[in-house]
Amino acid sequence: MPANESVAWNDLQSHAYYMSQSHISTLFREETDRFSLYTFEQNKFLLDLSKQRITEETLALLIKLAEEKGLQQWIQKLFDGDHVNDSEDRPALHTALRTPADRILSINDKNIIDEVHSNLSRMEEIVERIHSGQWRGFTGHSIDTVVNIGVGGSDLGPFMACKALAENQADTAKSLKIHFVSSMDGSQLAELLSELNPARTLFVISSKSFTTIDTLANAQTAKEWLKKSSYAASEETLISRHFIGVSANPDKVCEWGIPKSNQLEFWDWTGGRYSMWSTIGLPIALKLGMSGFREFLNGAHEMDEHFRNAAFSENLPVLLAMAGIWNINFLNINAHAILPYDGRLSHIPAYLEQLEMESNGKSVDRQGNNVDYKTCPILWGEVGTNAQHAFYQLLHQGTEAVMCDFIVAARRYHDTNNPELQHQHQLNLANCLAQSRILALGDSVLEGAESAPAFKRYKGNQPCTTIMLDELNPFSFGQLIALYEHKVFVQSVIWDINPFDQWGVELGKKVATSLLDALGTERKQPDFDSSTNGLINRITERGE
Ligand SMILES: O=P(O)(O)OC[C@H]1O[C@H](O)[C@H](O)[C@@H](O)[C@@H]1O
Repeated sequence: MPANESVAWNDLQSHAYYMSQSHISTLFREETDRFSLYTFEQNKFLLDLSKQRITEETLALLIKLAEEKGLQQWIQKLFDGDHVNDSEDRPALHTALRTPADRILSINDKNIIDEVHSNLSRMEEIVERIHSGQWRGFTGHSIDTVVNIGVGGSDLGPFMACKALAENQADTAKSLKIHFVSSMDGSQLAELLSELNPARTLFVISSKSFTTIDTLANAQTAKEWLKKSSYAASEETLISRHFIGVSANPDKVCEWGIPKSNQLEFWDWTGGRYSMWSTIGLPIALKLGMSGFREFLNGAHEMDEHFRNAAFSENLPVLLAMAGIWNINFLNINAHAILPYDGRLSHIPAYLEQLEMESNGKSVDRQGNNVDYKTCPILWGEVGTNAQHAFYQLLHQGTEAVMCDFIVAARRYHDTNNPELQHQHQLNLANCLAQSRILALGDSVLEGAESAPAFKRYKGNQPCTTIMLDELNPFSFGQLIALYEHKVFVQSVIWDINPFDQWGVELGKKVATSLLDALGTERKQPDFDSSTNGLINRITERGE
């Protein structure tokens, strides 16, 4: 039965008809204790939904829809390792990557939790060898720079986490520089190589498939750069001293030339965009040290246990997901802004763009039918205080309804004796609260606003969520990302789509390969559409 043919869905549609006339400012006038009614907490992690266009009836109907869709059973399937990724016939067990060692999860008669932890130990060995200076380059000098080469799920997560948790850097990592290279055009690598010392640089080639052309092209450029700057050393020495391969496809890594001794593995039951908890997280472990990385895993595991066991009425991922379903499928809001009020979280929008849009950007349900209801919205974002001077004009006075996630840490710089920074944090908090207040309540917050000219009016009624951490640290960051992962899964269950595959990214790769020939030296007369042919001819003319 299509997702939008159910009793609860119909009830929500009639409720939406009634609610579509309401304004959040009216809801606050009618329910003065909205904050206590619509705020939910889990271990110092606060989710405030009171600035959403919801009432208790809305939440009750949304929870009924989740129950009707068998959400609890689907959660069980996810954690038990059922093949929830049906188009690739695989489990999706990112939760296993952060499960404590004393647990058991049997997959094909093997306890994969043992494997997860032996892998973490292997990663720990490498982290310690690099931190202690035992990992030496071809000149015998210790490594002082690590460059992670990867794209998508093999880049966005580790990149985001290393930025978010830079202040939690391990003492043993203080002298280690960590860089990330992902873009296929070589621009990031070219710029970086010009300032790196080949003798002290270690490349981590991160790729689940180890077939991604972006990553292999960057890896090849890095290898040639090393060979040119170390004519004495053999290729074998160079690779064994300056390359680590992280992949779920060890044969391909060997084929590229990286020996098993320099490989870290993970499994095909880990989705790329869910993989930073695995050995793909090596850069994070190098930044935080293994104890920091384990704290990160523990935070996510804590959210896993909450998601698995808490009643839907107080289950943070379920409530966040269903508030989204309400906005998207019943209030017809298809734009979602991610607004971290913390410069450390500057990369979380890019990460969530992949997590959400590559997971739920689907229009075919699990039965293979085209859906006739909305799924994943357009998601984008920026550090909130910067975005205030960029696209907030549209959020406040544009014609688009946009749901907004404000993400902020209540405490910061409290352990620094720096009153200026502490003041800047207060400024940041004040702006975070002010912006969500106006976006939701409009200029009803202002005396006499109604007499202002139209171009100075603020209509508000933009649904806002505030996620407040006590502090940003490896544990709370693990909680935060796991919250969004599970939110995405819940929405996929309501929409009856598979969130763990990404067939939509394949055709572009194929067409690009065939176009490469047309651009290459042996170029044949392009035989594509007239626009593509024309552009190829222009490129080749310019190239001559
Ligand atoms: O880790 P890799 O196999 O290199 O894949 C890197 C990325 O590329 C693919 O095309 C998908 O879009 C992503 O889901 C994936 O994370």
